[in-house]
Amino acid sequence: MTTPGAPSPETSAPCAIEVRSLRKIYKASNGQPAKEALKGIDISVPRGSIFGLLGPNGAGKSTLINILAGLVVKTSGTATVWGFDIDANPRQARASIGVVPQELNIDPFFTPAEALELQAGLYGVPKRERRTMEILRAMGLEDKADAYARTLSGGMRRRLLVAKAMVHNPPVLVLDEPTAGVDIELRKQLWDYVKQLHANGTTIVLTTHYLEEAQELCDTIAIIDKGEVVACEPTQTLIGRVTDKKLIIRTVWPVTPERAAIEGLRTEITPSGALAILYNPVEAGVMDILDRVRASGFEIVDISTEESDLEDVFLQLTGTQRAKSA
Ligand SMILES: Nc1ncnc2c1ncn2[C@@H]1O[C@H](COP(=O)(O)OP(=O)(O)OP(=O)(O)O)[C@@H](O)[C@H]1O
Repeated sequence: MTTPGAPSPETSAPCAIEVRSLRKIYKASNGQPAKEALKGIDISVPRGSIFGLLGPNGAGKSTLINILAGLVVKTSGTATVWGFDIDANPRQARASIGVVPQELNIDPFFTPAEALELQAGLYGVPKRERRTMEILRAMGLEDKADAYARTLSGGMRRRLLVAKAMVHNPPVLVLDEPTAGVDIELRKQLWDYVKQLHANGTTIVLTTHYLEEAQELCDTIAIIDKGEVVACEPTQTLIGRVTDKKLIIRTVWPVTPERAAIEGLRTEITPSGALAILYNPVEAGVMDILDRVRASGFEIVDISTEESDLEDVFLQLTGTQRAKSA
């Protein structure tokens, strides 16, 4: 595929997406109260990255994506896509982003080639600049170019959605839960295509329920919870937190929240009432931790350790359990 970047960047901003103090309040309607879906968030997506946007259901991910794509009107704050402000340069901003939606909403009566031509028309791509067959080939759909969409398998439909999002050659591609309900083989295939697009210069923003997937693919991860960014770090840094181990200490007396607060230690109380201590084995030794626990007046009965993973970080930051990939 050709290198993306249809519109020239208006500024020399190094970010593919830059969001500052972005707020969205959905007005009350149909008896539902008003909802503040985004509470003034800041996010910078570096150009050329594969950026993971994670968060529990209802965190505000789709709201953010829809604001960037020009489908939802923000309440306040600023957002730029590829250097184009969504208020000052809405057309260029929209032309700079392609969104692969969550739902498999494909018109069953169009062939993939027709669907791409139609989409290109919607984006005002001149006929001589259209790359319908090139995109279908890249998505492994060349031999289905003239088949009715209703005859396509689920995986093929998913790839057709990616193809549709690419017709205007946007430098930024957003994939909203692209592998939800997709089997492992198709998921792998889809990621191969995404990696290929990335290698050709497209910045990828991905929301996924599968933390392992985000961990493997993304170089930076933002975690959104209840309309706020609770973490935005290079994946390796986030995984640095993940390498934390957990020391579970059973004590003679019940652990109360007041007693669990031990200076210099990250502590929590487990559901069974034990004292859990998160520690990085590179930075802290178990013996030192145990000394501190004893010095705080605990009488230790039993000790065990647990490995943490991204799941734990997510749980720690959002209080929500996530689906693990198969
Ligand atoms: N059109 C709307 N009107 C009112 N409230 C809305 C609307 N769209 C979303 N919301 C609410 O805003 C909050 C954020 O929703 P959003 O769809 O952005 O979350 P999400 O992180 O994409 O969730 P999911 O992972 O389930 O797709 C939710 O509480 C949701 O109910």
